[in-house]
Amino acid sequence: MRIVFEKTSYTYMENTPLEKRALHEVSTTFPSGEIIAVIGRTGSGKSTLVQHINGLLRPSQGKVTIGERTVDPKTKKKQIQKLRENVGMVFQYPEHQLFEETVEKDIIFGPLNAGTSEQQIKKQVPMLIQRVGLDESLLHQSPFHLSGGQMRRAAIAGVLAMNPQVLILDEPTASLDPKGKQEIIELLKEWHEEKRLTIIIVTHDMEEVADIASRAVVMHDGRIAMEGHAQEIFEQQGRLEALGLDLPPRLKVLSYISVKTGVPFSSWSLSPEKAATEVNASRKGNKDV
Ligand SMILES: Nc1ncnc2c1ncn2[C@@H]1O[C@H](COP(=O)(O)OP(=O)(O)OP(=O)(O)O)[C@@H](O)[C@H]1O
Repeated sequence: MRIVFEKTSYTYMENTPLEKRALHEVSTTFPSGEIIAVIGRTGSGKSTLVQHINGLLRPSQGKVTIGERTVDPKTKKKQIQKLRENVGMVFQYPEHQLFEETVEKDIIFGPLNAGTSEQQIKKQVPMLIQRVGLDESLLHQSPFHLSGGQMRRAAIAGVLAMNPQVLILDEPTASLDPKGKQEIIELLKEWHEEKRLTIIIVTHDMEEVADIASRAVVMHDGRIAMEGHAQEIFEQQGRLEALGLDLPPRLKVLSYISVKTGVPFSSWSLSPEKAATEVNASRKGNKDV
């Protein structure tokens, strides 16, 4: 599903002394079927931007089109409910979206609500919890007795149960250990490969961007400061740094070697394996590295 923002502005607490404009006439397109990373410093408007895609926020001005559906300042609740059947969101704090008595009930809540039979959706639960890496023994526990990482996995399972065409994840790997991070990234990559859905990830983790995203959008002060293929964004190290961001460590190493040797990298490689090959190639070109 393609997502188009057209002059989308959003103001929190409009017409109050605490009014805060968080988006300024944002216009951009997220192509269908891509994995898009939304990056930027804290407070730059990332969460505000993505919350428009599932109608959690409606623009104060302008509009957002998600596939065939449009969200504008006048969009009704009923239309937003319909939109959410296709657009799943995993929140920054997963405890905000878990509310049932048991993990299983939480996972099946969305599809049940959308009209799927309990029998049908329950058949999917073992596959879902296996995919997100949760133990089956947790299914009948309260979601509030889970660890932070387990809660996030349960929240992801509940959203995947809806089989959404657009999946939004706000900081999906924050507070996970390195192995947990890698597992979530691999799950998302595999799900994307199978379903070809559009995935939007808000993240501070530049390694994660390099690992998974095909496109990146850099937010700054409620506006889009940079956008394009992730590789093109990483090629502009100076601009990223001016926006308070940095290259992922492995690309910083490549950048350093490139400057030291004067050997340009014909194209920047985002996978560690390719990066290692490029470092080796540059070492052959210059024995001083
Ligand atoms: N509920 C709210 N009420 C008032 N202002 C808000 C609210 N939520 C966010 N803001 C403000 O809107 C701006 C954008 O916030 P937003 O949460 O979208 O940023 P972000 O880039 O996602 O930040 P972070 O990386 O810290 O999560 C910030 O200045 C923030 O203080």
